[in-house]
Amino acid sequence: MIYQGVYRTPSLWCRLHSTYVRKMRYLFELKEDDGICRQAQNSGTFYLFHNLSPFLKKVGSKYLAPQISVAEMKSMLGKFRQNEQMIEDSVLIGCSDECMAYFALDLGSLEKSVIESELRGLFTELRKAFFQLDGKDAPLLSSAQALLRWHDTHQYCSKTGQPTQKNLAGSKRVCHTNGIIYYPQMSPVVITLVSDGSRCLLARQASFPKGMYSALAGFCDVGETLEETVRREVAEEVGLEVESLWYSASQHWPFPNSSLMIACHAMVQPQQSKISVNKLELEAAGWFSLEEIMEALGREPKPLKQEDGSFSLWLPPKWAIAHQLIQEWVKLQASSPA
Ligand SMILES: NC(=O)C1=CN([C@@H]2O[C@H](COP(=O)(O)OP(=O)(O)OC[C@H]3O[C@@H](n4cnc5c(N)ncnc54)[C@H](O)[C@@H]3O)[C@@H](O)[C@H]2O)C=CC1
Ligand SMILES: [Mg+2]
Repeated sequence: MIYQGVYRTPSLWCRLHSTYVRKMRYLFELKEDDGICRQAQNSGTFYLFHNLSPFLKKVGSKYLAPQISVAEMKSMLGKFRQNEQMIEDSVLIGCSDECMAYFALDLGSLEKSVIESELRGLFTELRKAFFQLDGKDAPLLSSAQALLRWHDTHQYCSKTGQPTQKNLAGSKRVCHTNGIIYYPQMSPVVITLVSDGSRCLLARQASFPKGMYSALAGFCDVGETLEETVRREVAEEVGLEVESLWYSASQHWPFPNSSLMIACHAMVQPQQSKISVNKLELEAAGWFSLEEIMEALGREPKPLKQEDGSFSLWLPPKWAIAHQLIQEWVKLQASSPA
């Protein structure tokens, strides 16, 4: 449903609804109407990227993501003798409570060092900065990078081979030869913390940092329900049969591409808890007691070498949804009768 007429002026709109509702309806309008989105681009702010690395400023141990005004954008594009039209290559990624739109723009075609000195910051690999970003910036930059990457890899229609065009907000791409509309994709991934009632099962891939273990994870196959993916991945990766499972939470995970992590807890029978690790997928997997987990939660999330050369167990940082699953399991253990 497109809101015509009275809603044409976002400021009036912004007085008619509760904050969250009016923000969602305003963003919907920008995605549906290029004219309104163009107006928003002329009063919005921009998060800059350079070949998918966001522009950040380091303040102490934190990274901040500066929002560039449209005036600064236009003056900078002027210095590069770039047409202001380049602003239209941006994608909509959100808006403020006052309905000021946020856009992300990748300036990969311009000289990185010149922009960095002009704006006094650095284009930094998102994976490196991710855990030092503050609250609202991490999810914003995560979805911005995923959206910019999607546009960059969907320039052509996979049916006709013709170039596709993005709408101004960047919420879709269209092949005007045959009218196919492409929408940005996320790959659903289940991440499961398996328990046998008194222990939890953690695993590691060879690519994980030394000593780090996490919950089991796996992409959904086409046509699978989430429950089927949980059961299949646990059987595939550690050879166990899930008895019961329940949903916990979800998280957008931009690495290496755009995944939607769907976190679940799963139970297996204590008498059927002998792990058989699928070495094609995992380097190791094991059962960990509440004491071992509590001790690991008390440690810094980084490799800790022991005298014998082995590495102590450490767990994903608190921003990773695997950490949330582990904390929930600890709470459950603490609250359930011995
Ligand atoms: N946020 C977190 O706490 C964690 C996130 N992850 C993420 O979850 C994702 C899945 O974990 P894995 O154990 O590697 O998955 P997985 O157990 O499904 O193994 C990867 C397999 O999935 C296939 N695959 C790759 N991309 C795919 C896609 N888009 N759709 C369907 N299949 C695909 C690959 O060919 C590979 O064989 C990874 O991207 C990883 O970064 C993994 C663990 C913790
Ligand atoms: Mg896996």
